[in-house]
Amino acid sequence: MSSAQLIDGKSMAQDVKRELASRIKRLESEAGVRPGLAVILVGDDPASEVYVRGKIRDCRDVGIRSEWIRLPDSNPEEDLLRQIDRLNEDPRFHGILVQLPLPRHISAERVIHRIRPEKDVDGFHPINVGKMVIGQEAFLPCTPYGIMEMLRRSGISVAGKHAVVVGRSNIVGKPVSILLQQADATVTLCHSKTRDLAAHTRRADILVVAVGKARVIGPEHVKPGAVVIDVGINRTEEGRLTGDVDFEAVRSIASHITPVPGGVGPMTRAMLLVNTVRAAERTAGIGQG
Ligand SMILES: Nc1nc(=O)c2c([nH]1)NC[C@@H]1CN(c3ccc(C(=O)N[C@@H](CCC(=O)O)C(=O)O)cc3)C=[N+]21
Repeated sequence: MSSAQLIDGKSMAQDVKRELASRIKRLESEAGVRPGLAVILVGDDPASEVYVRGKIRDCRDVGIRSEWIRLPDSNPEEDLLRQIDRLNEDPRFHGILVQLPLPRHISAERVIHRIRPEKDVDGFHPINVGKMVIGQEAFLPCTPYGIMEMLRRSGISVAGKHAVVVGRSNIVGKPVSILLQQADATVTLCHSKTRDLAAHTRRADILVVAVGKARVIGPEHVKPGAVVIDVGINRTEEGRLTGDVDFEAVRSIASHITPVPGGVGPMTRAMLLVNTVRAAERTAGIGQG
């Protein structure tokens, strides 16, 4: 039985990190600038802790200064906003990331609004979202940016293809549908109210799945030879990580497929580093844009 080519996000992320090392050296030698990222974590959700620890380690690996600001779960929103104001003014930090989700008493919308768009390396600020939509240079949200980079690095052409995105979240489904469309794909965006999901997904040359539920996509949803990008991160009862796609069943149908773990997740992290270095280059007047 034939088997899809694995899109190895882990090794691609290592390539991205190697490429960043030379840009970081240039920043240092030409402008005396060391890129810096501040990460704020409110509360002590263990999953968020793991993610933030990973981001801090990534920064250290490539030579980005980082600071992990831990605030208690009970931290008032006003105080968090003041911390953001302080970081907005601190020239050592070119990027600010507030880990989501936030405790219920804090408005993610107000928090995201407060970050200066020039330091919004998550690409969540409405200014960056708006610029992205109209095709202007902007910080792209890390997961959609990572997906486009994975397609590019795999030599998968997007122009003229039919791309189907499942999931319409603000951080993945919606923005990746826009980026695919800007790369000249014909895009269908499916969501929880879509009727006959399989009828849509079976037409996909490129299928991006970002629902957050294991096995929403099985072999009956996939056209032979399709490229399948699995954004889901779910935990099985045995505690294993698994995506939204029935990997074993779909891999014999698809031409390319991303694994979970080791697919989109590592590239999401890598693109955060790219955005942070880009933010630093901008302040130093280096590079394009
Ligand atoms: N402000 C903000 N920005 C984010 O970008 C953000 C966030 N909040 N909140 C949570 C989500 C989730 N997210 C992940 C990134 C990488 C992996 C990743 O590297 N996953 C590994 C597995 C890691 C593991 O073993 O748990 C993989 O897929 O191979 C996972 C999840 C970023 N997020």
